[in-house]
Amino acid sequence: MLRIDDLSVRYGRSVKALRGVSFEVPDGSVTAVLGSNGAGKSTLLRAISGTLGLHGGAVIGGRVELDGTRIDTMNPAAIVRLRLVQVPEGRQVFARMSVEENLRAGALSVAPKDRDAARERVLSLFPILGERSGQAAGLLSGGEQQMLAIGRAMMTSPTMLLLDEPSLGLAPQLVTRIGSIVREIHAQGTAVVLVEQNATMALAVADRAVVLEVGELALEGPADELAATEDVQRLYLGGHATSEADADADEEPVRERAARHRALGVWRG
Ligand SMILES: Nc1ncnc2c1ncn2[C@@H]1O[C@H](COP(=O)(O)OP(=O)(O)OP(=O)(O)O)[C@@H](O)[C@H]1O
Repeated sequence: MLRIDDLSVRYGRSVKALRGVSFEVPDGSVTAVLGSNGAGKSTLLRAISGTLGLHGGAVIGGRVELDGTRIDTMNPAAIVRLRLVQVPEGRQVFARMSVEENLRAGALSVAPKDRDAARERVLSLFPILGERSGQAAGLLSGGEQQMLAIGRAMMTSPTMLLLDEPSLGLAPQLVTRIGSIVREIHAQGTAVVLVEQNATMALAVADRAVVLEVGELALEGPADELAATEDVQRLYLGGHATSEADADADEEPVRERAARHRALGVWRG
């Protein structure tokens, strides 16, 4: 269980990016984090993964706990050893290294005897990475690079994975694929915190969701309940509170949304 308790974060002297944020991520759940640009979503993930300092930020109040252990005072490597791993925004693969070398780099903190099994698990999740193992990572497509970034993080067999905008800039079909991958990762027993601009995908795969607004927690609850609220519909799903009648009516955003949810196999409308 991950517990965010009254967390406040600042960059430099002036920018207060998070203010008094509290919520919990239960073991084995998928929690979506929604919010507009600049709401503090990436900051939240950095505070959890211990990487705030790399960006000139610091926790100035509250705490983050993983299974009762305070982690906001730990360095990123110690947090990875607790099997909590972040995939940062922007598919940060090692472009000149091969796919195989990228995966091996992800396993540096893994005991050598466990590396082959981790690699097999990752390749069964992403068969394309096996097919491209000798290719330079920088020559992969955007979607493949995102899979490599997630695959590299999965080499540590994390119990909790933090994903920052994995669908950013990807074609709709690939966004659907990323949604399925999150489900598969979850089904294998890894909890996921999913930051997404694509609220439709995120709410479709998540069981819980939080909404950040200008650094504060605005909403929290079961993903399907949040998806049905007027505010989330209007601000993040491009429509209004849905019903069968809406889906049948001439409401393009609602119809598109229904189609995307169906594609993910989770339409609840
Ligand atoms: N390295 C940094 N130095 C200074 N300010 C920062 C830094 N990173 C983020 N901020 C500021 O902190 C606030 C929260 O930014 P953050 O990137 O966490 O938001 P976000 O919700 O992830 O936005 P986006 O969806 O655009 O990535 C913003 O005001 C942003 O300008």
